[in-house]
Amino acid sequence: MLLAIDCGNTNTVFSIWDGTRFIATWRTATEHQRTADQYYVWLSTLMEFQGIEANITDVIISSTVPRVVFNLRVLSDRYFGTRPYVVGRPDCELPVDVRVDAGTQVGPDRLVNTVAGYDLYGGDLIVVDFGTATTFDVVDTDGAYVGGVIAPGVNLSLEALHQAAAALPHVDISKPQRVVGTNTVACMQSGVFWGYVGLVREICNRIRAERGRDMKIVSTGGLAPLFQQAETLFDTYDDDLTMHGLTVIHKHNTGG
Ligand SMILES: Nc1ncnc2c1ncn2[C@@H]1O[C@H](COP(=O)(O)OP(=O)(O)OP(=O)(O)O)[C@@H](O)[C@H]1O
Ligand SMILES: CC(C)(CO)[C@@H](O)C(=O)NCCC(=O)O
Ligand SMILES: [K+]
Repeated sequence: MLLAIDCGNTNTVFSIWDGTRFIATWRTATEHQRTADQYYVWLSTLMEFQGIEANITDVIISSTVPRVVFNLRVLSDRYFGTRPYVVGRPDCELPVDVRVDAGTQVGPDRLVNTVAGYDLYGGDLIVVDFGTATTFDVVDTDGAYVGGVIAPGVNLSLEALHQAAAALPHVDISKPQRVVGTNTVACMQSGVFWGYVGLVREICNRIRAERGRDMKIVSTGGLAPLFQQAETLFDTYDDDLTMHGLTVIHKHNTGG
């Protein structure tokens, strides 16, 4: 079985793939101090608690935080006796081309989303991922990653307001009833929520115009449904997009 690990700047997701489906998924905060032994205690406890009997033979990692990779490699080596595939490293091949400026290190999560999006929905696609940052990945007709857009994440935008302005509280995102807020929290939520609806629509329209063709839009990340509920911004929402991409890349590298 395959252990797929998706490390974002905020959260890390571990999923076990039995070749047909994910039999378990667990989420933890991304912390580079965590050692291989700590990961294993956490993982094995959850597996036991849920009665998951998994014989992990393979590990694949996508990490937007370079320093956590070391301990995850040790986890893989020490506890599962296998060398992990690490997306973005030369020995982990991608099934699609990457056409960007020389020297650019594209975030592995964006490459994985590209692979997953192309596998499930075909080319001429925009993948919008609502993570720590909100990213737009542009997938060409042949599945290549050809660039995109990086915008500040939804929670990051709200947090930045709170951090920078003494009178602005910490606020969670939600869909405001109205655009005109009549209290501080409602004003902040309106700015970020409706601002984001506009941001997503404008960027997708401009990508389509720049490329001179229609493009499907798939969204992923925990906050995507909140925005879709206000207005139709995406053709599809896929909660598991990144994990699916990791299984596709693993299969590509193992010739399965
Ligand atoms: N309706 C909601 N309201 C507020 N927060 C939500 C809602 N749904 C999901 N979230 C939160 O949104 C965040 C987005 O999750 P997601 O996995 O997409 O990105 P992340 O893990 O925070 O980012 P990264 O992958 O960059 O670490 C999560 O922290 C999740 O708990
Ligand atoms: C943009 C983030 C932070 C989104 O997770 C990640 O993909 C990243 O660190 N990217 C590196 C730069 C790039 O993708 O061009
Ligand atoms: K993510």
